[in-house]
Amino acid sequence: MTTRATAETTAATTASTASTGAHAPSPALAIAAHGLRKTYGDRTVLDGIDLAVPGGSVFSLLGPNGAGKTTAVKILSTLVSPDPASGEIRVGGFDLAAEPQAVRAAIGVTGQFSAIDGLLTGEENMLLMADLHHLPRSEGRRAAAELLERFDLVEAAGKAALGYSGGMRRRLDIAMTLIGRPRIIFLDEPTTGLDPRSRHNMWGFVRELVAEDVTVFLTTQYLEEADQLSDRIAVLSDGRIAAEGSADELKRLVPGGHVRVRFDDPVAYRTAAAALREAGTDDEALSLRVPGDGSQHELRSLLDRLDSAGVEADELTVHTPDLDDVFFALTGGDDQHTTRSREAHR
Ligand SMILES: Nc1ncnc2c1ncn2[C@@H]1O[C@H](COP(=O)(O)OP(=O)(O)OP(=O)(O)O)[C@@H](O)[C@H]1O
Repeated sequence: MTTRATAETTAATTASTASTGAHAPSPALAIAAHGLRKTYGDRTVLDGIDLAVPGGSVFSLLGPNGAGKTTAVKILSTLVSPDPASGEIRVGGFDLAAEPQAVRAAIGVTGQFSAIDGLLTGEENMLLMADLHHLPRSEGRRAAAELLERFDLVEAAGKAALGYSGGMRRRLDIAMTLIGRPRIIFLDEPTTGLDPRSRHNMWGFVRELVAEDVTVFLTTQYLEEADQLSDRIAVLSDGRIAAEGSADELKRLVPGGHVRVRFDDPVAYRTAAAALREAGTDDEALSLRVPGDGSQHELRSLLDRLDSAGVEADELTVHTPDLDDVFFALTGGDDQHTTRSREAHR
């Protein structure tokens, strides 16, 4: 989970990341869905959700167990039909209903429905995939070798995939997906059950994909994962998008944010405490805790008030709530439920 330490940034750093963003999204939408609906019997899983994912960005669909994340991925990747009452859905610029083949050619899907054949070796799985994509034999061999190398599977390439660890299977799964050179890739809970090292490696692969202008649609129950990787995050709850935005935007939605103002000089500290009456005080650390969202407007006003009081802070730190706070506030989720579902995936 995101530690307080990483959530704490100086005001200057926060201002600069907020203005530049993680990636400059290309203008075209890789995925655009309007009023996406899906019901199973009398259970409404998706209740008319809108999605807009710019090309070359990472979009995370976050939600508790059973929220409908996999259903959304299955629909967008043509594996399951949306309800007829849904609005227009376009993936890779193609209409999902009218041109499903073109959509399939533009995308790659990995996740809970992996295509790996455990009886074949890693290399054989790759070559089979190359055949399915109608790559000429020599090109298929070259692409397979390249991807096996990139995903650190060269040593395991000659062994049956049945014996692979969870992390190796995920890597092989992604490598197999990439052999078709998809422009859009769906990663359904790509790191569930992986150890921290494998999870960080997987994040590295996702970042590499985005650097190559691939669009990544990610589902996850791990808030830190969404926080680390995503340009935009949508929180799915009760079949609807409860909130959408960058990780920073979402964090500003829940209370708990504050600015910590610290002084070296006790006199300056006391003067500031008198000027900022709403602030919580920490006499030992000579620091004040001023409630707020850390926005530019609030920071400017805070600095103006310190100026008027004739004091200068030695340290100014913006504390934003982390994504856990947002997730539980928006989904009304109970922690245990999510933890249980993670255990079940292991
Ligand atoms: N083929 C199906 N028939 C009936 N109900 C289904 C079907 N597929 C999914 N559901 C139901 O739809 C709901 C959403 O399932 P989905 O797998 O999309 O959730 P999820 O958010 O991906 O959950 P998880 O995090 O556990 O993977 C669940 O209640 C599930 O039981």
